[in-house]
This record gives sequence, C-alpha cells and structure tokens, in this order.
Amino acid sequence: MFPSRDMAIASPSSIFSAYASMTASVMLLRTITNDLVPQPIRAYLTNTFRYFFKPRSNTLTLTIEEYSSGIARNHLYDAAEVYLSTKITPQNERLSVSKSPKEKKLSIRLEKGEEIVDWFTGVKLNWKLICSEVDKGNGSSDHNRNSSTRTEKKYFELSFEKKHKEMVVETYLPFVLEKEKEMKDEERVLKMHTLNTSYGYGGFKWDSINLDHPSTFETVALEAEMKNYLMEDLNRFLRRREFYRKVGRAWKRGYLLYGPPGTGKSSLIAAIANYLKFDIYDLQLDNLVTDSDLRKLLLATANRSILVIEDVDCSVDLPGRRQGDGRRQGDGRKQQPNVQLSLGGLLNFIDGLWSSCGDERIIILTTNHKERLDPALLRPGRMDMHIHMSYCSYHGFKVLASNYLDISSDHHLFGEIEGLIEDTHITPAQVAEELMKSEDTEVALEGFLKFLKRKKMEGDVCGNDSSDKTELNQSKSSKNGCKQKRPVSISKRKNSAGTQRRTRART
Ligand SMILES: Nc1ncnc2c1ncn2[C@@H]1O[C@H](COP(=O)(O)OP(=O)(O)OP(=O)(O)O)[C@@H](O)[C@H]1O
Ligand SMILES: [Mg+2]
Repeated sequence: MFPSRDMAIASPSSIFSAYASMTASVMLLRTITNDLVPQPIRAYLTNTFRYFFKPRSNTLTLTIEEYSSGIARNHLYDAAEVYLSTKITPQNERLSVSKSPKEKKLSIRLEKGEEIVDWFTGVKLNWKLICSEVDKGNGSSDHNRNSSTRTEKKYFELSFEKKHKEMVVETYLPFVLEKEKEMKDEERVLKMHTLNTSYGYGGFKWDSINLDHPSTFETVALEAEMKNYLMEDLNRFLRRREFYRKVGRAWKRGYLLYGPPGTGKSSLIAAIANYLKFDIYDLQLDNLVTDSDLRKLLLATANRSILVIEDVDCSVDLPGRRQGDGRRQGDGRKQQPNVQLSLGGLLNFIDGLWSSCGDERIIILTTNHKERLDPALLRPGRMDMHIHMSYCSYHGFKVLASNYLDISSDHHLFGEIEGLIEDTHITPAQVAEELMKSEDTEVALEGFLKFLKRKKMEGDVCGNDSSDKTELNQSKSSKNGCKQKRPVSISKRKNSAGTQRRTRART
C-alpha cells in the first residue's frame, strides 16, 4: 500500500547530482546558443521572454512636464499646479509661497517630492511633483539659460488604475484645465492697454495699467431685456469654441454701441470687460498712419481680450483726412504720411489677422453717429450686434437711484419723476450728476425733480445738450411730437494725430 522509502524521499546526494547535471546542460545549451544564434535574434528572444513573463502592474503613470517643447510652457502642468494648490492637506510638508505684482493673493504651490491624492467620480488619482537635475546639454530642459551647466526639470506624475485611462484623459484632465481657468479668472487683475506713441517715428507700443473700473452689468442703466440679451450673447460666444471651429469662422464677435454722449457706452465696455474678465485694448486710430503700424499693434494683442475703437466715425476716414498731419523724419523734416487706413480696409485686416492667429476676441466700436458709418462695417460677421444706448428711461433712472442713493424700493417722488422723465431727453450721465448733488436722499430727489421740471418748462423735450440727437429724434420724436434737431458737429474728436483724446474709462 505504501510507496517504498526510496521512492518517497530522494537522497541529498542524488538531488545535488541532478542539479549539477541540469546546470551543466543549461551552460552547454547557452554556449551552443551563443555560438549559433546571432546576437540581434538573441536580444529579440530575451525581450520577448521578458515581456511575457514580467509581473504586470495595473497602475498607469502619466508624466506632465513643465515645458512641452523645450521653451513652450506646458499648459497642463500650469493648470495642475494651480488646481493642486486647492487640494493641499495637512499631510503635505513642503510648500512654496509667492506673489507676483499682478496677483491679488499669495499663491501657494507644492514643493518637489510632495504628493496629493485626489478623488474624481470615485477614482483615486495620485499626484506627485518630481524635480530632477538634468544637463543643459541634453536639450531636455534648456529654458533656464542663466544658470550654469545643470538645470531643473520639473514634472508631475499622475498615477491611477489603468482601466481609468480613458476617463482621466477625456474627463479628468479637461476638468483640471477648466478649474484652473475659473480660478485664474477669479483672481485676475484686468488690464487696460493704450497706445504709447513716444517711440519715435513708426514706433508704437501698448502700455498697460490696471483696469479698476467699477462698472458692472448691475450698475449700468440699460433696459433689462437688452442687458439679458447681451449677457446671454456673451455667454453663448464663450461657450462656442468648437462651434466656431466647426463652421470655419474666426472665434470673434463684434459689437457696435451707438448713441448720444453720456449714455453709457464706455461704461458698458468696462462692464463687459469685468464680466468676461478680458483685458481691453483701446486702439486710437488717430495715432496710426500706415497698415504696418496697425499690423504690429494687432499682432501684439492677446487672446481673450476686447479691442475697442471709440468714436469710430471720427477715428477713421477716407485717405486725406490727415493732410498735413505728418510725422517728423530723422532730419526733422515733416513727412507726408501715406495714409491708407479706411474703415473697410481696417476691418478686413482685423478679420484676416484674427482669423489666422486670434481666439476669443471681441471688438467693440462706439459712435455717436451710426448713420455716418460705412454699411460694410455694420454687416453681421463684423458688427454682429448693434446696441442703441439711448436717453435715460424710468427703468434706467431706478438703476441709477439705487446705485447713487441706495434706494432699492419705491419712493414717494418716483411717480412724478416717471411722468416727467419719459418726456425729457436727459442722459444717464446728467441723471447721475444730479443725484450726486446731495447725500440726503430727499434733497437729491427733490433737486432732480426740479431739474426735470425746469427741462420741461424750457421745452427741452428733445434734449438740451450740444450733442447730436439724430438717433434720439428718430426714436422718440414721433412719440413726443418734436421736430428733429439738426445734428451738431462732433469735430471735438477730430484731433491731430498724437493728441491724446479724453480719458475713456471714467469712474
Ligand atoms: N447707462 C449708464 N449707466 C450708468 N451710468 C451711466 C450710464 N451712462 C452714463 N453714465 C454715467 O455717466 C458717465 C459718462 O458715461 P460714459 O462715458 O459711459 O458715456 P458715453 O456714452 O461713453 O459717452 P461718450 O459718447 O461721450 O463717450 C459715466 O461715468 C457714468 O457715471
Ligand atoms: Mg465714451
């Protein structure tokens, strides 16, 4: 029944001799293989063997380097850095703190070697910031040319289970990018870029200052319907990157703001910039003479910005407008400028440049005289939306009363004001001026009521300021039975080149 003792346990000497003969056979086989099988085939067989028999990990690691192509920063790295700063926990031991002049708050970032665990839709994602030193000579990280021979290469390692690869690439990483954009927008300081012409002949540069204009969609007196329509239009524009690409259009949108002076055109531009968190480029065409000036300046504008040309009817005219308006050559002689800017040309130019190298651009033109503009400029695709900024309505007055006097509900004088304001043509700027005359609500409103009555007594129901009323009279005169006033010249803006026009962003 039981196996014999010899069969059950091999003796140590027999095991040793079996091992010795097997080793000798392997050595012999290896020598024969080395002699007979060429080296490349041997290497191939070894790799294949290793590939099939290597223990498998179910973790995938993505590396996200700081510089994507040597000198260009990797946007995903920057986004991850900002995003992960919101995920810092007490477990983290080393953080770096900094603040650039542009930033409003301190920025806290991970230091090298630090790890973060993030959870996204139930999936665990491990982040680690790696920093290694590399030789500049190997070309992998040569952005820091001032340090000696070695430079730092920084990258994030993002590890997760392999089965989530698709979700991470298609959902999680875009989410990180989107989050960073939101956070940047929140803390972003807006800039107002204006032309600096003091760079000698042909030299222009954008100078920038912080745009600290308090105007918002809440403070601008605009009909509620128009305000909502405009905000929805802006939101739709921002959402539709892919749509613009699909239909083959440049991702840009043009707005024309027209109406009499003091009706809030510049205030609305500031409100739009604050709403979108876009910088403003205030392009004063008076200062430009040649196409190449314009080309240089437009190429120097950034994406996600608003290009503003105020009083466009005064800024651009047919060639010849600037006769005698030359710039000095090196020898001091006045050179007759080769004026080539025309409105259509300018817009074609902007269309062309922006179609090829700009994204998320808004252009806003303002004018007091829409009727003077070239129809080619007004066509959809150029000026997609025309916004009429008109005289102050009762609704507009209530917005201003809330802004200036903190009156959010009705006031016993409002009824009388409503009756009068619709019959007079006063601008929001005039209303604002009157409401500012006293800090006492009663006194300010009574003063404003007197002002309205005086205007009515004077028979100034078609407006009293020296600006043009063309638009106004077209829209309100029939209602009031007023005769249309002759448009008054606005030559005040037709300054010679180089003369600074009045400040745009009034507070
Ligand atoms: N619609 C408005 N809502 C709120 N405030 C306004 C409005 N319109 C004018 N104001 C007030 O009047 C001042 C002048 O307005 P703004 O400069 O925006 O007018 P504008 O239409 O650009 O005038 P212009 O045609 O002369 O450039 C602003 O600083 C603001 O205080
Ligand atoms: Mg203005």
